[in-house]
Amino acid sequence: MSQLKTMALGDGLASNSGKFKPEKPLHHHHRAAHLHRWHQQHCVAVWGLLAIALLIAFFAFSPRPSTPSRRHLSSPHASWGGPLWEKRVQASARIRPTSSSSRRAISVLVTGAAGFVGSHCSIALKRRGDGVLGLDNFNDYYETSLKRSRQALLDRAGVFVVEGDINDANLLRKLFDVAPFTHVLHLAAQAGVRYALRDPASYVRSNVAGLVSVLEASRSASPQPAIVWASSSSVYGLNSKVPFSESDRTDSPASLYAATKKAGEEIVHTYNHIYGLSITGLRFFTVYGPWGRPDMAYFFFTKDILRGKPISIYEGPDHSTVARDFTYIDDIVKGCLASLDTSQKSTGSGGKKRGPAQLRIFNLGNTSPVPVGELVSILERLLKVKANRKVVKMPRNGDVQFTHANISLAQRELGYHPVTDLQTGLKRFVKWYLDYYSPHSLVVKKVSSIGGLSS
Ligand SMILES: O=C(O)[C@H]1O[C@H](OP(=O)(O)OP(=O)(O)OC[C@H]2O[C@@H](n3ccc(=O)[nH]c3=O)[C@H](O)[C@@H]2O)[C@H](O)[C@@H](O)[C@@H]1O
Repeated sequence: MSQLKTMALGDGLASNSGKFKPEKPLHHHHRAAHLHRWHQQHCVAVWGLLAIALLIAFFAFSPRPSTPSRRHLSSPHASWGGPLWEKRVQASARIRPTSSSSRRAISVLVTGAAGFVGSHCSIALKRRGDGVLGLDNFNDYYETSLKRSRQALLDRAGVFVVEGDINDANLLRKLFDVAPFTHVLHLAAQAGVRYALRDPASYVRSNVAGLVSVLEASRSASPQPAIVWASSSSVYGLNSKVPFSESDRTDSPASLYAATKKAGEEIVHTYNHIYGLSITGLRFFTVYGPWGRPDMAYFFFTKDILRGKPISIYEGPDHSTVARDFTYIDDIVKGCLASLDTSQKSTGSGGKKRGPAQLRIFNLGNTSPVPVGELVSILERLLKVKANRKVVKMPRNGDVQFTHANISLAQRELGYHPVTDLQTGLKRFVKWYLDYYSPHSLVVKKVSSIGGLSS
């Protein structure tokens, strides 16, 4: 290839030189005058070019003031900064004084606040008097209208969601400057195990680089916040010993998603070790419920069953069942809030560790795995529609055959006791789904009912 290229270039040069016609000789005077003019014109041109190059270099390489970064943002609305914006941030992050509670209220920066778990947790925190500021980049991994509806609910509850990316270090620094958060609930992530086959880079960007960006901002913040963040049951990967316990090995991930969450668990260890950040990781087990994620099976099964479209139900080798420890959103919210409440303070200051800091990891599951076929049967009963089932062999797309959480550690340390079985949780989801997607359901109606959100 390169030989061909060289030959072609060589050919071109040879033929050019052959066609080159020298200009006619000029009279000496004319020639001198011409050269002078040429020199003047070219000097202007050279200086002009130099000035343009300097300007480009200045704009390309000079450090920017705190302006919003739009890279990787799907939304054209992202903007932040200014005195009014700062006031909104402070008002949202401010703790509401309550005389009744013995609990010390906290001020939490919630990343991924317009997401499923993020919106539920933000509302729950705000309701009990905590300060909450949301951050979300409103990317279009799934329908942004759903994220906007959640944002409208948050707005009504008094939670301001800043539109920005966790990879925007300037924005994070600004947020910590404006509001002294006591805690960060870091839920922003690229979720979904199967989508990693289509856009692997998005997992590295959000779950690795984004996490580091949040940790960097947190370790430099004064005071340093305590961090609670979302890991995943998928870190147990191809493990066959059930139920999964926090002390089990997690070195055989089945998807890039799982690998980035596992990487996150190692990354937070270093920030705890070096900077004294107090960090709690939560391994969520297939969280479902009202205002959920449309990319998850229970959600798109509901949509497809109602439209009469076929659904693929995965099965394992020798027709064995595929099962999940489906966990209802309200139980997860309780686990998240208990993790925040039991977090100890970070020990670092001025970017330096001043003593050992808390480092925890918990399973937040339901402890009762249900086969996917059974999930579909429950949906059929609730929707009163027969599903068009296609049972297919589980593709090698990142899925694992089963999950099952051992939650004794979370029970002991967090007082975590999930109370919602799949039938009850799906009933609430279906009710919400039918209302939200009903053609008669006005947006106003959708956002006026806060009931479905962590009630
Ligand atoms: O618990 C977790 O850690 C993970 O839970 C879910 O991942 P997953 O459990 O795979 O949830 P779904 O994608 O909703 O799948 C649920 C079940 O349905 C099965 N499935 C999925 C899709 C399909 O077409 N057919 C089918 O039978 C899957 O194999 C799985 O057993 C989330 O999507 C992840 O973001 C999260 O981290």
